Amino acid sequence: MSNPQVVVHRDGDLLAAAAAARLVTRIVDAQAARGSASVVLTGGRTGTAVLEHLNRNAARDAVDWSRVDLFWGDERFLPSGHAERNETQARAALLDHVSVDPSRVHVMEPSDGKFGDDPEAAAAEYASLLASLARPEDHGDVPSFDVCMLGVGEEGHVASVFPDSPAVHEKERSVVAVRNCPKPPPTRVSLTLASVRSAQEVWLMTTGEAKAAAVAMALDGAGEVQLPAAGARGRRRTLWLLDSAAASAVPALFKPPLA
Ligand SMILES: O=C(O)[C@H](O)[C@@H](O)[C@H](O)[C@H](O)COP(=O)(O)O
Repeated sequence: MSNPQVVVHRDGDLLAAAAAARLVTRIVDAQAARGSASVVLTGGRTGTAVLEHLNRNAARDAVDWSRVDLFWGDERFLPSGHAERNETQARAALLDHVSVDPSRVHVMEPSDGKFGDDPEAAAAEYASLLASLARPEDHGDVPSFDVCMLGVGEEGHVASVFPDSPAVHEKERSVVAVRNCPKPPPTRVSLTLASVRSAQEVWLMTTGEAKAAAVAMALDGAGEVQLPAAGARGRRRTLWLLDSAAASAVPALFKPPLA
């Protein structure tokens, strides 16, 4: 697992724009190397802002959107099209504006989908999908995503993996149902941290003073059970993309040298 790197931007809007530009380049490089790219999207304000900026980025169509596999790190277990679903917000922000291949947009089932109001079944199906897409070189039952983007909660959650929750203790399954989630809505479907760690690169993206303590603790050696973001590491790269406010308590070790 890679050690965290920290990149700080002046404010949240610049962070989202810079992360969007970074994502274009990462996808273009993956497609040049192997003909396709796989990206895990995140819900939340920052994750959605990144997609909005990407849609406005002049280099947006340097990406062949028909050869991108899109996944979600988590999804709110709500009816299809519900405004609070991460899928709904990602489609409005970007996916409805680019030529994605619908068969490569891997949605977590909604609560009015083929499993009805059964988030465990929806989670199991997504785990099966991931296993079906994993290649031998991925060394497991989850694809080695090129990028897994994550937002970070004030108490250090990522995706829908919350401190000291069943999800953070999950050792077998790659995708789990989350009930009584502290962040509404209460029922969700989420990758586990082990699935996040299958990614080549993990990008933790957050803004604002309210996140500064969680960011600092995650970078300062907190354990993943109490601070799930601390366990979000990529195989090759772990990037914390922060605005100045969220970075205000980052340990000195992670601050850039004064050249
Ligand atoms: O479905 C969700 O709610 C997200 O996946 C969640 O993990 C989010 O990314 C964080 O709570 C940060 O959200 P903000 O970026 O809005 O602070």
